[in-house]
Amino acid sequence: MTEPVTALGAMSGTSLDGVDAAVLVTDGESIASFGPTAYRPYAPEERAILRAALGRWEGPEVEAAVRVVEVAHAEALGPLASDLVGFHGQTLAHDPRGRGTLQVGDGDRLAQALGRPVVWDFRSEDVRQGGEGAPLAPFFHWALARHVGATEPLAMLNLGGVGNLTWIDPRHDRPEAPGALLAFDTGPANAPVDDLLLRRRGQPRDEDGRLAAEGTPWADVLERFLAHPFFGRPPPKSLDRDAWADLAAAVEPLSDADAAATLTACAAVAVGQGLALCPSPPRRLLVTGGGRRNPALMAMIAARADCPVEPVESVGLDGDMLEAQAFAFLAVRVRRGLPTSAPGTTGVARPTCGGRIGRPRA
Ligand SMILES: Nc1ncnc2c1ncn2[C@@H]1O[C@H](COP(=O)(O)OP(=O)(O)OP(=O)(O)O)[C@@H](O)[C@H]1O
Ligand SMILES: CC(=O)N[C@H]1[C@@H]2OC[C@@H](O2)[C@@H](O)[C@@H]1O[C@H](C)C(=O)O
Repeated sequence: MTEPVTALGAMSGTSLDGVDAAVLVTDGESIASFGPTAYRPYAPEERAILRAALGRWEGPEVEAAVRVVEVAHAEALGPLASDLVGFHGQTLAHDPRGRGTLQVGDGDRLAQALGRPVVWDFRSEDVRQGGEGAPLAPFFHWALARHVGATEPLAMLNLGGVGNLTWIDPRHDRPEAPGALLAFDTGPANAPVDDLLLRRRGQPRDEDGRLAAEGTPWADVLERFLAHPFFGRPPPKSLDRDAWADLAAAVEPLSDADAAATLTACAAVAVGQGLALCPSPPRRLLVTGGGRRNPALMAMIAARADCPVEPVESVGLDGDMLEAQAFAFLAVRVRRGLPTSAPGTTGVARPTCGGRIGRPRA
């Protein structure tokens, strides 16, 4: 192992719930140890500002979102000591084959506020090189698989606002090695259900999947959902949070419970489609992200998988902080000039090192 450094990663995900922050001691290849974590939720009015900026590339809504993101990150990260910071920012819009990908705030300003180097803008270079710019956690998934001693192919599934799946062959000693990783977004995960609960009941989510468990998924909506061209595309592939805006209209006539059950089933069938794309059947499916706390969703996924489906806690990992740890890991890789994506993870032409480094002025 090269000399490890103490890196602090921060993720503000598509669920718009808050900022996750986590310390990781790593050389960017293997994991020496996991450090302290913090969570800074967005207040309802901050969440509304972020929501209003979704899908926008510029303008006053975006400027307001930038301020919210920078303030929340300075508060979340300030108390956690580190040698450097990996700052993902908040994705507002993602259209890699069109306008690009937009994560706000500004890492140079955050470096100034924190007095530490900040690695940021992780996705743009990958997009410039022809990649999807997402998902980026897969290189970290590879390191985790090796850290927990996996010896056979396995898969990791993140259930955030959007879902993403990584198939990992841990026998490869570099994540960019051809055949080590295949990764892609599966489809919408929690975002459509969160949006439904907010619209109909003023609640941020379907707590423990209780509403979905009371309802029945509507087969015709699922059928139309699966007819979306996204499912015909070969991996790697990625999604914008609101790529499935018409799902909301499709469940509008349904009862609250049936609508929640149907949207939850959409997330699960999308994962099922994803599992079928893996180069070989994974021995186990380790689930991270908030959706692993939703028993209705987990049961629907387990029904579509040919292997055990377990939260990452079953191998001693922290499913709330895994993405924040990923950006700590990637920050160290950027500082060392190591690749952060590869043809198998984003479809980029060749292994690519993304990210810029903001440094505090003396
Ligand atoms: N107890 C629970 N019951 C049901 N759903 C839950 C529960 N806890 C978390 N969730 C879901 O998980 C979501 C948050 O997940 P997470 O923090 O992994 O998303 P994110 O990181 O913002 O998204 P992404 O990975 O797409 O960027 C919530 O919005 C909610 O839908
Ligand atoms: C463009 C963007 O922000 N994508 C997110 C989103 O949330 C989940 C999924 O879609 C994944 O592609 C990605 O996040 C994780 C952290 C990633 O890059 O691996």
